[in-house]
Amino acid sequence: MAYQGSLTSVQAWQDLQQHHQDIRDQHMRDWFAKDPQRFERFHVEAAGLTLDYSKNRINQHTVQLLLELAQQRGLPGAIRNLFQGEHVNRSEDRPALHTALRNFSEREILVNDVNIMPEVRHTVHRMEEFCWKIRRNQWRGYDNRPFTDVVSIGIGGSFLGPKLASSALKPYWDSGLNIHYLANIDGSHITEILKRLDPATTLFIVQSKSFGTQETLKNATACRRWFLDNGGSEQDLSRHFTAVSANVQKATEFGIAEENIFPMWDWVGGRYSLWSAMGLPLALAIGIDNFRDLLRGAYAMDEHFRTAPLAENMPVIMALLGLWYVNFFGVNSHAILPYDHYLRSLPAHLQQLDMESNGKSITLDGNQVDYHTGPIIWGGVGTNGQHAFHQLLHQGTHFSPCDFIVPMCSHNPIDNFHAMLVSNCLSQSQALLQGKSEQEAIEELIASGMSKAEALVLAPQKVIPGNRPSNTLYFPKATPHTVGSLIALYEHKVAAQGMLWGVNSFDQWGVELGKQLGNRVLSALEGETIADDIDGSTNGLIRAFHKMQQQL
Ligand SMILES: O=P(O)(O)OC[C@H]1O[C@](O)(CO)[C@@H](O)[C@@H]1O
Repeated sequence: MAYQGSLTSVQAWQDLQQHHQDIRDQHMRDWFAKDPQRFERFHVEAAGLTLDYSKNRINQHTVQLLLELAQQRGLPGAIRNLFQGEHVNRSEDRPALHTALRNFSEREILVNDVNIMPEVRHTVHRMEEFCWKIRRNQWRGYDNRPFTDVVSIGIGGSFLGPKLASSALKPYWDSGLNIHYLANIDGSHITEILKRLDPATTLFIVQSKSFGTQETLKNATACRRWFLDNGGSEQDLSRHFTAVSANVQKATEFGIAEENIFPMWDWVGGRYSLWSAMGLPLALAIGIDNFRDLLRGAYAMDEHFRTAPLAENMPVIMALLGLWYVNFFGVNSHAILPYDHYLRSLPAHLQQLDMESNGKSITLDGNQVDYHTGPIIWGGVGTNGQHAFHQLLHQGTHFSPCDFIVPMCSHNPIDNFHAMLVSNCLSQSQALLQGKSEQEAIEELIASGMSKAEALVLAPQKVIPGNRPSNTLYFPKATPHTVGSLIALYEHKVAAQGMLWGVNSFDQWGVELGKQLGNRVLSALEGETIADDIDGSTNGLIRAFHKMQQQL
């Protein structure tokens, strides 16, 4: 049974504390020197991906203890509960069944005793029809020209996943449609998008599970105004505006024709939206067959996570390694480093996935945790990051475990670009592992012509501690299938960590508070008077807004 008792009272936790004392001063460089089989020992394959986790501060005993921790925390049962549709999102009394959206098996999935699979499949079928009509120019704009542009209006999970997959799969865009993502409530963003578009050839998809999100509704309203002010008529709206939402009533009240609304369900969390009809902008760009391949990749990872023994289970291994650093090394961040231009949006998506899921400090039993939970997720595309923040990774006082993510083949194999890109990726993780000793620095300086005395002074600046952990995730190419399995891998890693930490990875009450306070501050910004119920700092900033607005 999962989630029973405190994590820190589990026997394996105590054993890991002792084990951490035993190995924390050992250097991975020595382990590699002694054990040429380390890569063989510490790598795992699943769903078209390979994870090399040999460059971690672990030995076989560490792995054994981490696996014991997983067993003692009831991880296998918690994974079963997730897939079986238990109400794992307890604070909202819901299951988290994004896996149903990519369930290619014959298994029924029940919500309130009803099999949801027919509705899921029917929705994909509707998406297929819709994509066919738009991509084959059967459904056109109001002056009968084919659509050239699609504007997806949505934020958070209704934006980040579809945006990531769209840029990750750019080589598969074959419809000639331009896809734009409008998320932020910022007059500059909407202006920059709309100024390039022709209303007669633009299709809008309003993506909001709740149809109540301030940014999305404001942007959607502004897009509708722009459409009407620039040649479109009220009668044309239904040709140009579609929606994906669980709130059909609000979407129809907004003016979207009911037949143009694709469903979303409360058993799909916002950050898992990509797999639902929220993936429509992506499907329009790459076609439904490629979209189905993306789902199949995710399904392959689901099946792996659901059935593989813990010791060979890629998401579980990644979850345990993350926990090892957060809870025993006191690490509070984790870097995501894709070495692929097309995967440049991955860090932003994983920030939401991980930090909105496991940025929690109360357990499912309602107790304050006495250990740390989700780390700060950050990162950026290689090699750009090497010329920016990697310095801190190598020599800073903090250490941040890194995930290097790299396709071994490029969609654009020009010259030796890809070998250079991959060599940078591999040598960065190598440098993090081995570092540079003072002796090596001295010898290097002397070899460059420096005197011994000078070398002794300069060498300490050049010492790189090394022993900094990283994973390398690789695959042949960023195809719909591998991108699907990659995203699902992280979803399951995060879920497994939440299960181990005993938190609810599927709610986000902190975000809700920001939304509530945002409304109060907005009325103060738009009003004349100072609000007594707002703190002094915020009031000072509100006064500054009023003053500067008047000066313009
Ligand atoms: O799809 P909606 O309801 O507009 O919500 C957008 C996003 O807001 C959140 O609730 C909070 O950021 C996310 O979980 C969700 O993806």
